[in-house]
Amino acid sequence: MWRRVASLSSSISSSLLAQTASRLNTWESLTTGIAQQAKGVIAPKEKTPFITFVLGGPGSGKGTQCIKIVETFGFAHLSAGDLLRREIASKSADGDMILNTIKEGKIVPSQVTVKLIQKEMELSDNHKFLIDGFPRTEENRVSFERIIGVEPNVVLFFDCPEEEMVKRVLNRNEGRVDDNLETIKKRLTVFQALSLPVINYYSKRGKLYTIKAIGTEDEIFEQVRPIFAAFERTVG
Ligand SMILES: Nc1ncnc2c1ncn2[C@@H]1O[C@H](COP(=O)(O)OP(=O)(O)OP(=O)(O)O)[C@@H](O)[C@H]1O
Ligand SMILES: O=c1ccn([C@@H]2O[C@H](COP(=O)(O)O)[C@@H](O)[C@H]2O)c(=O)[nH]1
Ligand SMILES: [Mg+2]
Repeated sequence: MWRRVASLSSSISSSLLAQTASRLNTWESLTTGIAQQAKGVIAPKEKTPFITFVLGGPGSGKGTQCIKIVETFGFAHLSAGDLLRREIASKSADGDMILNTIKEGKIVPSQVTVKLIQKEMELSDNHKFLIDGFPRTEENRVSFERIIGVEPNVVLFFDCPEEEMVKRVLNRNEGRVDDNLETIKKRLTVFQALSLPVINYYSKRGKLYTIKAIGTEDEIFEQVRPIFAAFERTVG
């Protein structure tokens, strides 16, 4: 759990401090950790967040596999696309801009998306996060690292042939405004031009796990399972 703790006197015992911090239903941002120490704020002992970025083209099966990862390994699933669609549905100030961007298959400004992700992370009791469909651009990636202040532990890339992705998206039937051939073509172009560089970046950082995203959902999950199984003992 991430909680921001209020400034408290160092004379308070650590157990009272932990109780008090626990009652304060606010979060501790990783980004402010060093600043808090400098201001004399004492953070409670919390689990270190474990962050997985889940990347891949439109219809590559990210959301489908995230459900299985959640069921098997107990992660919190934060789909950037779902968070943006929720903003549209709630008629937030950015709703119209987000809707138009999604219809065009373009990328919503980083600041908007990162803030939504940050809020969900703050509200979560979990310390293991699957961030699905983000970062989609190098600018997204840099913005996340700057605002949240951490890098992912693992980056999954669902590598799927374009023909299969198009077929899946056109059969999805969830009423999404971007599930039509015209927008899918644009999304594929954006994926090639803007998202692949992010994938290459994490490959160079040794964090990338590429999954061959063809076959049945269960077959694909059998490639995913050992990745998280290997981390399970250290992550909890
Ligand atoms: N292995 C698979 N074989 C066939 N269909 C699949 C497979 N995995 C997922 N699907 C189906 O393909 C569609 C797209 O999957 P999903 O929504 O998980 O993709 P996604 O990567 O999250 O896409 P998007 O980026 O557009 O959100 C869904 O209808 C899903 O049920
Ligand atoms: O980080 C993000 C994630 C998504 N978008 C926009 O939303 C759609 C749909 O996203 P899915 O992950 O496929 O549900 C995507 O095409 C983008 O237009 C975004 O801008 N930034
Ligand atoms: Mg999805």
